[in-house]
Amino acid sequence: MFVLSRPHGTVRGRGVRRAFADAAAARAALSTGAARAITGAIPFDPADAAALVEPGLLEFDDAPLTPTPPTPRQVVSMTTHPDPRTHRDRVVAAIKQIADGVVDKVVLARAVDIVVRPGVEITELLGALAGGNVDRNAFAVDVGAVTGDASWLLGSSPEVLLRKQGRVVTCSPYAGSARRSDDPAADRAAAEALASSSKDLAEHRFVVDYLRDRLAPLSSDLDAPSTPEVRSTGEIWHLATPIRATLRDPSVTALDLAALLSPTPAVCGTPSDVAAELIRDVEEPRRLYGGAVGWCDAAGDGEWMVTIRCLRLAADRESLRTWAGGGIVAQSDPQDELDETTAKLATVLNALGVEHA
Ligand SMILES: C=C(O[C@H]1C=CC=C(C(=O)O)[C@@H]1O)C(=O)O
Repeated sequence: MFVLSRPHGTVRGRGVRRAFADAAAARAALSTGAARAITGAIPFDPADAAALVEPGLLEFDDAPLTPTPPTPRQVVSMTTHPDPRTHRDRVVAAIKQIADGVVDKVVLARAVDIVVRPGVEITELLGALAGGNVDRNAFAVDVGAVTGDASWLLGSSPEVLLRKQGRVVTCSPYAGSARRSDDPAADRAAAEALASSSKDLAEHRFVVDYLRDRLAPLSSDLDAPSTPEVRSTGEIWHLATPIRATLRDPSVTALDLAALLSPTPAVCGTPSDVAAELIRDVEEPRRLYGGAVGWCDAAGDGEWMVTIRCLRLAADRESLRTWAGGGIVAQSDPQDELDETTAKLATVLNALGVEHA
């Protein structure tokens, strides 16, 4: 099964006609008409395995998922990779590499392995993920349909990599973050400070410039405002820029575009190849985290989210891994960057119904 809930509706893929661990094979099947639709996830590193399927049926519902309250759960164990101090050290090293001119921006992430009880039921967690944000965003991908390991990828990403309808492509890159507050005045002040933070505006600009550079050669027109908006999830304020382009060639599919654009500097960095290598050198393989989750129909239309604020749930339904990353730029502060990852982890922890600081 595949589910993507968005404010404008929910897409469900039911059944599996064919599974693809190779995104290029899925793209080819779609463009030759051998596959009528593709749903699933592409990895952060294009060399890793995708979790894509041709579903038996693709269903559209014009409402987002109905939110459900999280089920209270106990944490049996929790370990972070790397530990917080090592993450901070990696940020220090990245800031030095930026100062030395090796890279302009790199997104460093940490993973958290958690065992929870009671175990997770997919539909229930999806409802809790949808309930945690204003847009009702949530996704679930049956990764086991491709890998055979009965694992799932679930999450609530705020970030639209792309949506394609006919020739029109829209993107909504997110980069630049501030933790929200329960106090309305402090919450508003945090949003205002983010909107004028030169560090966050610089961090955001790398993503917009990258998307513009990749989309421009394919587009007859492209609009990307020079000033980002401030958007919120349940836990965080983000800088976001609505981008709109018109494709010259209507045969380019949403999956083609996902492969072209992912991973953006919201999850990788600038220049992309240098940042990807730095990430590969220090982090455990991200696999599907930092890639893209979405669907594409026979007409080439579809929608792909950046795979963040997500978890990979193991077959036992009690063991899971979640991740949080942050963009490191010249003005980054190591402790702030560590705290930002902690704030981002709250999206998944809240939906799981576990107590956390
Ligand atoms: C890499 C993540 O967030 C990205 C998206 C929005 C804001 C980000 C930031 O401010 O660093 C990140 O670029 C993550 O949540 O794991």
